[in-house]
Amino acid sequence: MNARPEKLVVVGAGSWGTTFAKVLADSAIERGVVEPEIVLWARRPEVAEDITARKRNTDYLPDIDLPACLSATTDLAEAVAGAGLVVLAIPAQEVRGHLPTIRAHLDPAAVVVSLVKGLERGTDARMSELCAEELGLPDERFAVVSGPNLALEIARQEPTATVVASADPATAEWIAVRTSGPYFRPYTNTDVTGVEICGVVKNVIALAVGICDGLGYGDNSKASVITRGLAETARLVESLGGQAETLAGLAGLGDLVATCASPLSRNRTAGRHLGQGLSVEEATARLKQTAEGMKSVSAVVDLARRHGVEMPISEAMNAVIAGALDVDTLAGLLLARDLKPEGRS
Ligand SMILES: NC(=O)c1ccc[n+]([C@@H]2O[C@H](COP(=O)([O-])OP(=O)(O)OC[C@H]3O[C@@H](n4cnc5c(N)ncnc54)[C@H](O)[C@@H]3O)[C@@H](O)[C@H]2O)c1
Ligand SMILES: O=P(O)(O)OC[C@H](O)CO
Repeated sequence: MNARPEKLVVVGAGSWGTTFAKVLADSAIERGVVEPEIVLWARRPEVAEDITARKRNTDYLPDIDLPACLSATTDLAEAVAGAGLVVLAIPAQEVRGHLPTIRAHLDPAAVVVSLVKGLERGTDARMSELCAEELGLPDERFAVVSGPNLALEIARQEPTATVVASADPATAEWIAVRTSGPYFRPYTNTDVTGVEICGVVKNVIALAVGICDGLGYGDNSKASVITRGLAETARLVESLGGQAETLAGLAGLGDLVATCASPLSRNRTAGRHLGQGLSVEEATARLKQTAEGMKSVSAVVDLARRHGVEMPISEAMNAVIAGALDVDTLAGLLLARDLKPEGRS
């Protein structure tokens, strides 16, 4: 096999992409790497200029100083060329459109990592499936990084753990070394499907918790939604061949709790706006950033239906986002379902 280059690239200079590039840079500095090459691809020239010239991303992470070794470009081909690690950090619906350029310039030994917590609408594809299909990437060169990872907290260097999942443990370990640092601790596993699905569905559940907030409901309601949300996530994970133990880990329960509890979560915030009576369009406009749950919920429900998996909270969220269900009738609908034993079934 070709040696894997040490240039590390993050595609997407939003809040998580920029923070993840900082994690890579701080890890390299901590490990004593001489002149680390860490590059961000930004869509907008002014964002690239801000990062390269001022070591700031004013639009997405105001007040955060970025490491001196970080640079940015708007040229995707130039960014990807010669990189050993290519990290995808753009919204799920935008990924497919960038893969041909990435494929044309991808080093034959490079690893691709997805930070994306969404499914592609229309195909219901996970990012691992998209990369396999559109990049011709073998499983051992793909990984997903997911966990309780609110970008701003990590950018502020607050201690955080995450999961690096790859079918090949050696690939996961290679990435773990390059992300491990003074405030970021990766754990590895091989359950790519489980980790991806947990990251996607928790955004849908966070919408529901946000709606509870917006309607003025307290912690009992929210804990009920979180717990039953985890149960329906588990059903989908297992039906797709993922592992039950992933649900209890950082990418499962960990991320669900962080997202549903945090005022920093865009998905929970979007739900809160809906609960307060804003329309989907108004809630989207208010956010200005990616709330993957709003975009991916139809694909989650479609995937679940195709696999015969019951996901009542996701179904209800899909109806709300489609404008077919009023938030005021949501609780009554969920509470009126047939009685059954507690558990995943
Ligand atoms: N922010 C977090 O705390 C966090 C944490 C973990 C995972 N994620 C996931 O990471 C992914 C990226 O989220 P983010 O928080 O960085 O989002 P963001 O909204 O902060 O930034 C999105 C980035 O994608 C770019 N973008 C938007 N449309 C694009 C297009 N058509 N082509 C190319 N680029 C485009 C934007 O310019 C921006 O740089 C999402 O899937 C999200 O769920 C986010
Ligand atoms: O801000 P959110 O709702 O997209 O959540 C961010 C992260 O996924 C939390 O791990």
